[in-house]
Amino acid sequence: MSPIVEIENLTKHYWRGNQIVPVLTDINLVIGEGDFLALMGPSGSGKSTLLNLIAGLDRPTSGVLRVSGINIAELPEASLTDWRAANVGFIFQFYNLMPVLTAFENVELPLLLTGLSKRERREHVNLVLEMVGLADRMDHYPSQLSGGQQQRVAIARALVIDPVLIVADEPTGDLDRASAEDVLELMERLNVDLGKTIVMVTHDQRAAAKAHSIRHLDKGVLTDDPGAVA
Ligand SMILES: Nc1ncnc2c1ncn2[C@@H]1O[C@H](COP(=O)(O)OP(=O)(O)OP(=O)(O)O)[C@@H](O)[C@H]1O
Repeated sequence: MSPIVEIENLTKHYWRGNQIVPVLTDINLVIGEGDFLALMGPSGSGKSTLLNLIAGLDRPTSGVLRVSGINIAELPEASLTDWRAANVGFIFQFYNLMPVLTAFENVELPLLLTGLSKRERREHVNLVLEMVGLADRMDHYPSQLSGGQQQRVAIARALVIDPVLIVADEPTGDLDRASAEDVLELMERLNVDLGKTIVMVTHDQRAAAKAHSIRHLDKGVLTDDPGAVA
């Protein structure tokens, strides 16, 4: 499995007043192409911080962070923004859909930055909305959809750019059990059927059980997980 994400001796700290607050310490991690990794750990252990770094939403304080061979920590701001838009699909706990746009328009949004024609965009959006089982809801606004359906729109939006990497932060955190199962099955299909590499932060053991591997963070230190699933 060739590596998609390579992290070497990564640290992250914040300043609180004139005090340094260490959040991640000496992280070393390789995520292979087609892997599905769950990041777990107590609240405040640094899971979202690590996910945001991998997704290029933030920068490490030190260390190497390569995605597809590019040291994204060293990209200038504008290049990092472009890189992120072209390579990373995001799934958040609270969906982050635009309320004034329909499901179709929300999914089309990332494609507006590409050179695709309107017809090509429509084909792409139709395809992914069909894949997430919402072809008949594309004209609905988020407020007209259930939480599970909104999350599936968000997954379609993540998928529509054909990302190198999908990052998910508590994707089932706001869902009831049945909707959470639907969303997890869908993520499993993205991984198994489409070969998408997924990194997911979760507190949910059932969500983590869908992953190929589980790593734990404890006070900013990545620990080997003896209970990792195969
Ligand atoms: N911008 C920031 N400035 C200062 N401290 C921050 C900042 N962002 C995060 N932190 C701190 O970093 C630590 C890790 O936060 P992070 O959100 O990564 O934890 P987490 O493991 O995802 O927690 P949770 O499970 O509660 O979401 C916390 O102590 C948090 O207060």
